Amino acid sequence: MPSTLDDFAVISTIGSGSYGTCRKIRRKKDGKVLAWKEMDYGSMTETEKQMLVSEVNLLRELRHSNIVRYYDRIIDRSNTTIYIIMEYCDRGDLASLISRCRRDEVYMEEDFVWKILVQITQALQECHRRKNGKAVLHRDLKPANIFLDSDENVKLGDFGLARVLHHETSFAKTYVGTPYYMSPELVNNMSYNEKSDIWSMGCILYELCALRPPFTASNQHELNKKIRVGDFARIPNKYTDGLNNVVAKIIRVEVHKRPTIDEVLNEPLVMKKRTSLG
Ligand SMILES: CNC(=O)c1c(C)[nH]c(/C=C2\C(=O)Nc3ccc(Cl)cc32)c1C
Repeated sequence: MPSTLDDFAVISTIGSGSYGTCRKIRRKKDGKVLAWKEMDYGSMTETEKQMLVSEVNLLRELRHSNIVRYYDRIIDRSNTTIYIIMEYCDRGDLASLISRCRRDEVYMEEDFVWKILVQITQALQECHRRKNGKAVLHRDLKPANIFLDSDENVKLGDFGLARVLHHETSFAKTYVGTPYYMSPELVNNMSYNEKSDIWSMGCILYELCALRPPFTASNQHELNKKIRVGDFARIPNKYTDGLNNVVAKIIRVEVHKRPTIDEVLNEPLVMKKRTSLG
């Protein structure tokens, strides 16, 4: 039996962006707390609507402890809105956590960074595993798309929807935000691939340590130049050479020198942390 809007009660709004609005909701039949993302598809072309439907269908296939669980979707044609019902992550997103740490001038504990590294990598490994020959690339990995549950487990969100969001439409043109995590190949207008997600992951891990991205600039042109060169400072001295070396290995401009997801997971220190941190 497909869900309807009447099956849920909205508790509060928990996020909003160019994509739409995210709300905390309660499923009436059992009181389970979930979240839904509301997206207005009214300004999308038929092609983009089809892209959205196929992306949502891909979300349905992704089942992993480190990927935000998809539950259902509701399409309300009366207001051209799709409601994508997903797992609630009560510790919010990494972007908010980084902002709080920067405000309070408090660095994150190294073991917490390792835990995030291991779990993001595991989530990407699941997505890059080819399902029916089709890898699910995130395409918009950033701290605002990575969430934490009550046990501080990582939950990757918003998979695949970026392809629709970045598609040339008035809807997508409202896409805001500085692309700090954009890979060199994307800056050079080359094709996006699994290793582009890995570059973005490296930039996110760097920011968890330094509380700022590895590449920053006052405008897109200057940012692109820095990304192409690929030079960045070591993560703060509080962190070990082991963590610094893994992060630096990931943020490599040359795609063929950047590790695959499996190579990251097979790094001796990552394997050790994967065992000890659980
Ligand atoms: C201030 N907002 C928050 O702390 C917050 C909380 C407690 N949860 C979220 C976000 C989500 C959440 O809880 N579940 C989600 C599923 C998919 C997507 Cl794209 C986002 C979410 C947010 C942004």
